[in-house]
Amino acid sequence: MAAPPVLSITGLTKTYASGLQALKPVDLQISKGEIFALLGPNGAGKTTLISIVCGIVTPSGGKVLVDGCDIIEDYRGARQKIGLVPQELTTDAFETVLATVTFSRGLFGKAPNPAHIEKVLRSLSLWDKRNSKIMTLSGGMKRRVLIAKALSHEPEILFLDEPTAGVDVELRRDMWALVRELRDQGVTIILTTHYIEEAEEMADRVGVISKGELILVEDKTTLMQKLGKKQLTLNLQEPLEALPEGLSEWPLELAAEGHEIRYVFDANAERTGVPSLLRRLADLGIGFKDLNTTQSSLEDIFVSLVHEEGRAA
Ligand SMILES: Nc1ncnc2c1ncn2[C@@H]1O[C@H](COP(=O)(O)OP(=O)(O)OP(=O)(O)O)[C@@H](O)[C@H]1O
Repeated sequence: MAAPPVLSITGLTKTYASGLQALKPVDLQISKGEIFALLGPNGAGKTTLISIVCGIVTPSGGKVLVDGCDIIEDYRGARQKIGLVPQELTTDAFETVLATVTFSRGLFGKAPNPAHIEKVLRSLSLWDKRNSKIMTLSGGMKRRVLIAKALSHEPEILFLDEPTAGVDVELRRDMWALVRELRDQGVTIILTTHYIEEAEEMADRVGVISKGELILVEDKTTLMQKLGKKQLTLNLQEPLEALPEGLSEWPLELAAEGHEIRYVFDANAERTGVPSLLRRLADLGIGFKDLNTTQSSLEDIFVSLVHEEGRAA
């Protein structure tokens, strides 16, 4: 990545007073203009990580720089560069949309800028609702208000904590379109999600966190290539002790004590090697009772990573 990191996390740890280690040393660099999805099961440490970066939770160790500002030594500088969209709107029910969003900007010590507030409200289709009280808005509109508040002070990085949890399909699509627009305007986006689909759809890079540990960080396209892999499993009539020489041109694996031949191939390739393999098996007199193919999805990768992690712990 050419761009310098807008967020740099090194050796970040958190142990709560209860003794629970919520973050093992975490290292993560996020480039300007990226959409980064942080995936993880409940209790993995996503909120802890975001809360530390946003200055809500104190880290136990490590260093976090937000666009060059240290979150501890230059708390205000760092916080000003961050917009946080929480999961739920808790206050301001009696305020108007415009007043709430204008007030949010003031909290960050920024001079009033009605033109910016108007731009944000228009981009979120909230301008027509600017004089409505928040309590009169629909759930989807309320979510937009949360985003408007987070954008009111022109942050460099926008954190979205489960932006589409519990929203309907239409609003989810709208949110995705909106996130892309923001990215096009140069905002770096970090979102947490339980939905694999959301990470697949949105992210440039995906990180998987499990039990406080960042167990995978990868470009989405690289992950998608892994998704393009299929596995063919052949259940043999007679078990083999070893793979015969005649099958050496395929990268096969003998499994289930010789009862299975497994072949991983690129499902998107012009020539998968499957038909020729089956012909060769017939030539060699190797019979099979059954065969099946499976495709790994990001979900499988995610589940197996988290599972392995669980076993290792
Ligand atoms: N204030 C706290 N004191 C003690 N333990 C805490 C505190 N906050 C969180 N934890 C624990 O730290 C671990 C990580 O929690 P965290 O909220 O960061 O997970 P998460 O990945 O955001 O989960 P979810 O998807 O459910 O929001 C959990 O085991 C949680 O119980």
